[in-house]
Amino acid sequence: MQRFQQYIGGVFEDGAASFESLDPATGAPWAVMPEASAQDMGRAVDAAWAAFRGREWAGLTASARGKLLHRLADLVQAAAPRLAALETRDAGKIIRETSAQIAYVAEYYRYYAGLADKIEGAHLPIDKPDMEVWLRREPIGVVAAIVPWNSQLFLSAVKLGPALAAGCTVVLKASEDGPAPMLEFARLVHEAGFPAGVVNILTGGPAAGVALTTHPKVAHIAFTGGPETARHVVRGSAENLASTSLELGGKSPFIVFEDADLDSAVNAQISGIFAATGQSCVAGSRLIIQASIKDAFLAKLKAKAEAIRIAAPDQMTTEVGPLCTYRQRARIADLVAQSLGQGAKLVTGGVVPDGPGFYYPPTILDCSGLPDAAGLRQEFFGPVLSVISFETEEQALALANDTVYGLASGVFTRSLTRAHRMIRGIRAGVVWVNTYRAVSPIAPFGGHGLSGHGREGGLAAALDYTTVKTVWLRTSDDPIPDPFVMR
Ligand SMILES: NC(=O)C1=CN([C@@H]2O[C@H](COP(=O)(O)OP(=O)(O)OC[C@H]3O[C@@H](n4cnc5c(N)ncnc54)[C@H](O)[C@@H]3O)[C@@H](O)[C@H]2O)C=CC1
Ligand SMILES: CN(C=O)/C=C(\CC(=O)O)C(=O)O
Repeated sequence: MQRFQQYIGGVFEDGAASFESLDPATGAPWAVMPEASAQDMGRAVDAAWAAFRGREWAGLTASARGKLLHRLADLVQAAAPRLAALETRDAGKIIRETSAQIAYVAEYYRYYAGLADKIEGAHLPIDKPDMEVWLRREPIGVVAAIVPWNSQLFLSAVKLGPALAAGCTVVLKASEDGPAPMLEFARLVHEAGFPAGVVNILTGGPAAGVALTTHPKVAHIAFTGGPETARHVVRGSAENLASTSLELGGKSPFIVFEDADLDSAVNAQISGIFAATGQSCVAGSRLIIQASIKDAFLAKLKAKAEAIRIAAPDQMTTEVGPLCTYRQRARIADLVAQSLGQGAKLVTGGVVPDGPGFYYPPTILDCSGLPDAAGLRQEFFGPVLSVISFETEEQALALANDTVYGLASGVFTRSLTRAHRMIRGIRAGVVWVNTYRAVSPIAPFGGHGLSGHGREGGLAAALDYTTVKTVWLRTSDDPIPDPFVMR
């Protein structure tokens, strides 16, 4: 079995303990991962803290940090096929997507490389004649970055890129499910020449996460995962009073009006819910469809869903692979059964296949007339689409916003005016119009409500990793007047 190591203070080492990682395509163990103990996490934070204050990193200009990030981007691009193969093997995500997504991850590092020396302070037109006052944007300190199993390289790039550009140091906890690509990525960080301790990469479960997020030297926690875990993270941050950015789940509405290009909308819906085997935070998992086109749309969707090639994730022709874990498949099967028990109708799928691996078929549940069915309320994080119909635009908007989440949304219509009304009305961090699941380092991403707070990607994300220092400089040579009065 292949063995992986954790990366602390510029050194690769075995963890305090280890665990076996399962290949989701077969269910069999294929690699041994280092499991970080609370003590390992403590050492990693200490290394990050020392690096944060050390001359080798703190003494670099912002442009020099940008050059290191550029080097990392080049290395990620060159290693993309190797990293993609590892992510596919360890997390089960299809190679067709990991190859494309990881090559694009390099663009996130490039974007933040370019941004490093554009994070500016400000000069204030202060209301006192003998003072110069300006703001310095300084790195916030040690960042705890925590990612879930899906798209670990992507979800860590949106944290590491801005954190390093801003001058922070990072301890990244990869998910205990599918950590191989992150541990391999540590070798690229090392090769790029980041000073020891600037980036530390470990893996482990909740205990490791708690040790990291409660550590007194952590200043900011950048978390992606489920809302329940986020609550633990926020409670943990009561210990160190670290700031948080939370990218959580979703139950994103995918709204199709009768005037839409239906074939295009069908394709977008397929990509919105069945790509990545539905393990996407932005999955368009609630199809909100105008009643007049429901039957025609569902007929097209069903035909396409049933034609999807379900096979081993390392084949380029595969369209839907296994789920990442057995646990995840069991959860999805339970939620489907619960929805059917509540009266939802099975349009297609819904049967756990025999055989090895954690496969689950593309599934469509018609939940029309059942607004409280599990299918419309709970995030499945798998290839299950729940459908509900509407008559009027007002109803479509009300259904779209009838959720505790607020991450992404899609609107399909040829009417420009209606598109604008929907854009204004939908409560979500992202609205895609006549497209779905498009991302870019230039475009901020994040949610409302139980989908979290803070934004990743874009210029503003880098500011989350900075703190403002206000500097007052007195320009008068006269002695300070009356010491008992505020200046
Ligand atoms: N908004 C976004 O950008 C994305 C959100 N997600 C969300 O992630 C979830 C699926 O991923 P899971 O791995 O099941 O999420 P999860 O919340 O169970 O785990 C996420 C990470 O948190 C760690 N963790 C667990 N307990 C912890 C604790 N007490 N303190 C600190 N860290 C802890 C885990 O080890 C893992 O690394 C879904 O809800 C999904 O919507 C996934 C991808 C993107
Ligand atoms: C988070 N995201 C966009 O910024 C979209 C993703 C990543 C993810 O869910 O892990 C996706 O659709 O795969």
